[in-house]
Amino acid sequence: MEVVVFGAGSLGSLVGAVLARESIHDITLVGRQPHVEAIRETGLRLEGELEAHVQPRATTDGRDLEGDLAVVTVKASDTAVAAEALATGSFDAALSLQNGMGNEETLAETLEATVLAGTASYGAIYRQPGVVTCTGLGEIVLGARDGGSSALAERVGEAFTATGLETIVVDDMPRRLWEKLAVNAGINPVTALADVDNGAVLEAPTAEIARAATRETARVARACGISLSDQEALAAMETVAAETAANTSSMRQDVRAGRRTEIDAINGYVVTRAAETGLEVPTNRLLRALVRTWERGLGHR
Ligand SMILES: NC(=O)C1=CN([C@@H]2O[C@H](COP(=O)(O)OP(=O)(O)OC[C@H]3O[C@@H](n4cnc5c(N)ncnc54)[C@H](OP(=O)(O)O)[C@@H]3O)[C@@H](O)[C@H]2O)C=CC1
Ligand SMILES: CC(C)(CO)C(=O)C(=O)O
Repeated sequence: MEVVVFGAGSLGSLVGAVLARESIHDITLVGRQPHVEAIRETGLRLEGELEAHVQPRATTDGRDLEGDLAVVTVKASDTAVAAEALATGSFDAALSLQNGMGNEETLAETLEATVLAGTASYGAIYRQPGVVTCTGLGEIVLGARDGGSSALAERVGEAFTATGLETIVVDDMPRRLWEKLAVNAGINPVTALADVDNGAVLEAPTAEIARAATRETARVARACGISLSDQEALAAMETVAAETAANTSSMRQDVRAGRRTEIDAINGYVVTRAAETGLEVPTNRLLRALVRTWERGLGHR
């Protein structure tokens, strides 16, 4: 497959590096300098729980690219810009592996390509130009964004699996996205605000806050017609927190680096959908307010 990975930061570089192994596929990474220059000069090195040293194409210009698939791995707030750039090129499919909700809709509004939905539970951290670390093995879950079967999703799943990227193709992506949202709504803002590893949300006093945010998300999911019980959502959140106990969540990474977070696509999305369905979600509202307030001070630090 000809694959463009749009957003060669932590996750995009990991996915791009694994897909480029064995030279089965033709991979182009779209990213920023100085990472792009380092990949061109010395290749892309993946370290940690997965290892690779590969030489994919790399560019800072995401316009006028072509391929079978565009994998989108920018932060949620950059999805619209990524979609505009990708729309100048030509692809059969686009696949979001981002956290938060609304990314697939943003891509579908702009792109002619079929938009697939996906989640990633690999852990990745960008270390330095040309180097990314895999901090946790996981899997890619992908499928048709409205659910059901998709021959295109099967083809992408086979292409990913051929390189060793653990991938499952499912027919219930809407539910999977809500479950991942419930996980992120509990873990991400709590670990970012308290500046703790993911495992801390399993213990008092943060456990109570994370559980409340996750439970509220499950309730909103059900109001939106998704079958996700409180118990299922809590089990998913606590399993991820236990499996990634020593990890720094992506929102905590953003806060530590002084960057904007994905709060609007995660807890903000829960608050918006709750308002539409007449539900109260006080914990998600509080977490969104605290992270937004922190973001407002960004330019002044
Ligand atoms: N890291 C992880 O372990 C995981 C991440 N995710 C999700 O994946 C998504 C990406 O996360 P992550 O990889 O951590 O984020 P990063 O910020 O590390 O990576 C995104 C990269 O895309 C670049 N970028 C954004 N817009 C453009 C553009 N127009 N042209 C070129 N490059 C661009 C960014 O540059 P710049 O910063 O300069 O804008 C950045 O280098 C998020 O939704 C996250 O929640 C999901 C599971 C695990
Ligand atoms: C699953 C989890 C919480 C892993 O850290 C994640 O997706 C993130 O950090 O954004």
